[in-house]
Amino acid sequence: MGRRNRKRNRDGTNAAKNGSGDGGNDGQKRPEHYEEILRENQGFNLYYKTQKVIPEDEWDNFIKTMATNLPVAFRITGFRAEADILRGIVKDVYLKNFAAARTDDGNLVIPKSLPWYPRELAWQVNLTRQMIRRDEVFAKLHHFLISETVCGAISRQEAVSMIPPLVLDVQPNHKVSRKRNQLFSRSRIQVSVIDELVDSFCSEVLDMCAAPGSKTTQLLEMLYAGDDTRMSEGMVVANDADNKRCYMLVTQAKRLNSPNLVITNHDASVLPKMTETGPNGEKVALKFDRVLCDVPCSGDGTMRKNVDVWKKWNGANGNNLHWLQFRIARRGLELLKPDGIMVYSTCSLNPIEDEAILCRLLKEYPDCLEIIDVADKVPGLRTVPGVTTWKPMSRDLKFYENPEEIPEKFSSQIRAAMFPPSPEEAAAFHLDRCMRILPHHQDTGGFFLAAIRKLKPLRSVNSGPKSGEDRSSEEVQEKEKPADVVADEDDKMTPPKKRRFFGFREDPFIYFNQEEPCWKTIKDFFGVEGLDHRLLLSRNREEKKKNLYLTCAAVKDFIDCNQENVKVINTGIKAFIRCDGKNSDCEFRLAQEVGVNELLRFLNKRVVKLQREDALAILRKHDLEDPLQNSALCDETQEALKQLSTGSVVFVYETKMKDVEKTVRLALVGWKGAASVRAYVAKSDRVHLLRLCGGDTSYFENLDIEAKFGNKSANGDSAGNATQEEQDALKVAAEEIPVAV
Ligand SMILES: C[S@@+](CC[C@H](N)C(=O)[O-])C[C@H]1O[C@@H](n2cnc3c(N)ncnc32)[C@H](O)[C@@H]1O
Repeated sequence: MGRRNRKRNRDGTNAAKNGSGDGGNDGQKRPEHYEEILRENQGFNLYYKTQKVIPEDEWDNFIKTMATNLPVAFRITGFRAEADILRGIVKDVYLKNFAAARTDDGNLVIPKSLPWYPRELAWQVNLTRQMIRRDEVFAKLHHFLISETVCGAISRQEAVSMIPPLVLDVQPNHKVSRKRNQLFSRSRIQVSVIDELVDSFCSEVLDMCAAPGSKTTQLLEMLYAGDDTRMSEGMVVANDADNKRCYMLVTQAKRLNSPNLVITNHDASVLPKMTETGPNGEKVALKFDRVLCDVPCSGDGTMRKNVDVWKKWNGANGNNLHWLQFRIARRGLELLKPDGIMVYSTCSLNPIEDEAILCRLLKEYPDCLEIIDVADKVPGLRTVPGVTTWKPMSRDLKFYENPEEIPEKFSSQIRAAMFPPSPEEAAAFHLDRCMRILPHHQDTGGFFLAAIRKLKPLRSVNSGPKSGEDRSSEEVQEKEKPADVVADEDDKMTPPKKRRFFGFREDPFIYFNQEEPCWKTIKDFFGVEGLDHRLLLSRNREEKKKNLYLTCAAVKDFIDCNQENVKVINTGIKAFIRCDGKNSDCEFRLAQEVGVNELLRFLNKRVVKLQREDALAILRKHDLEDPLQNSALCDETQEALKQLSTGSVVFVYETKMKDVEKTVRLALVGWKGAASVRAYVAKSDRVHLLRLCGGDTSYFENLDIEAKFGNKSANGDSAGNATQEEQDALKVAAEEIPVAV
């Protein structure tokens, strides 16, 4: 999909140079001397001792912890009913057998669930990444984590990285107060299912600097709020300036199976003006209910994992990023709805990248913004409050008390706006509501975050009302003029509307306007009811559609309104795959990798209920060349299959699992042949489903472990015929591409 022209990868940004804060080495090999890098930097010590962001009596503990490797942390992805089962497996199978195991330092290995993360879904084990990769004792856990990460059931994510989405408090229904018919005309879709859905689920969230996307997945999960029995109508727009890193987002998105995600590729500080369909079918400015502003930063909170930051750290890094961070945050606030919340976060402990940005925003937009206290969203998390004083430092390790002291040669690097607020300002700004997480408090990385509520449309003290009227230009735009012709204060940095996009050239996103001929066949074959065909899109203009993708109505409206001026990289879950040449009445089959769970609720035909033994038998039969004969299945299943013509089917196994209150429904896409059946599931999904059914996964695990520790698997392929997508995901999972912070 999409014509990839790597040579033309010019997206007009210098994102990579800006420091992604997550190590930013984009999957390149770590330096050979990675382990030998000296974990010491005198400039760092001087800087942070002076800033006093670490309580003086804790310094020794802090610096000692910073020099140690980071423990392993992971999160069970939360909106699937399966999460509860997987949590049980994590606890009872994979984290139980460490009773006598010890770390390199001789400490006992103790897994613990993160107390501030809901439902015991996030875990930290005091094994380092190095130990878990090296030692066969831990290989089982390692391979479990990798295979579940590949299929999207687990997210390898630093503990501190899980915090911003929690405090952003994304709800499925921020827009519930809007009138039902307004939402109708907005999505321009008026069928019964959408009618019901948009009424109760509609929130729009922007993730400004999203790659590789672990926080994006959390935001998407929160749109469902634990209810996976219906399609969420919310939308997350996940953006990143780095074109290559946007494709890491695509990989993440595929694993999450969400029709609610759009991936865009822009410099977030000049994100274009976006529109949506208003109550009367007109275009209005799109403003978001929630914005996550997880900016590129110097990343000195990640030194326990990205050891090379020790070497690269210098006093100028933070100063150089301040202006970009400020502009990204300001654009985020411009795109936020009044009363909406934006979380600003960095994995840097540096006040110049942290409190100084918030001060600058609060100074520029007095009365429009408020830092809010969000400690109650993460009960049990230990944080220290934001600081109110700090001293900018130049590269040559000199500190400055006020802007007048800055020598000419550093005047472009250290700006007046980087200095701390006056005591009066500090009190009014509530910087104490900012949260800093210190590594030695909970054996984590370092992190900073603050939640800002937008009280009213932004009006800068620097521009002021132009003609004396007491209204912001943002209000003028929203009330009086069509959004697409006005450049107002909020949008003053918006580049011209007509855009020439660089980077990979994506195929277009073409929604079905009318009932396409292929849709009629699909509808009849699968007995589809209640799914509006206008939510389906294809990526080719030809009459003969290839794969069909499904999005929610909010995403459709976003694409319809913005495809011309926003560079969209990806959206939609693969729902139906063309399978010409197969002996079937329908030229499309269902797609397991993303669509089946979303689609199942609409299907009235081709769904075959399985007994556990049948489910296990089908899943174990991993060799597609040698399908399972129908005769191996129970009589009831054989009878159900007899009623069906050859072609795509969904096998469903419903069960009540131990410790899980509700019935869990596991679905796998398959093919019904003349006398046999097969499952069309990727290896990672197969292992995941086997695990959930309580089946034996050792065959697949042994393949991985043997490959890892020397004995190549039978086919010499440790990924066990992994698809390209699986291999990409595997890289993220195995942290060849660094895990997000
Ligand atoms: C700290 S990382 C984000 C991690 C991400 N939120 C997650 O949880 O996986 C910062 C990201 O900002 C991106 N970036 C750098 N400059 C940017 C800009 N001007 N606009 C948007 N994104 C930018 C980098 O490519 C990088 O992916």
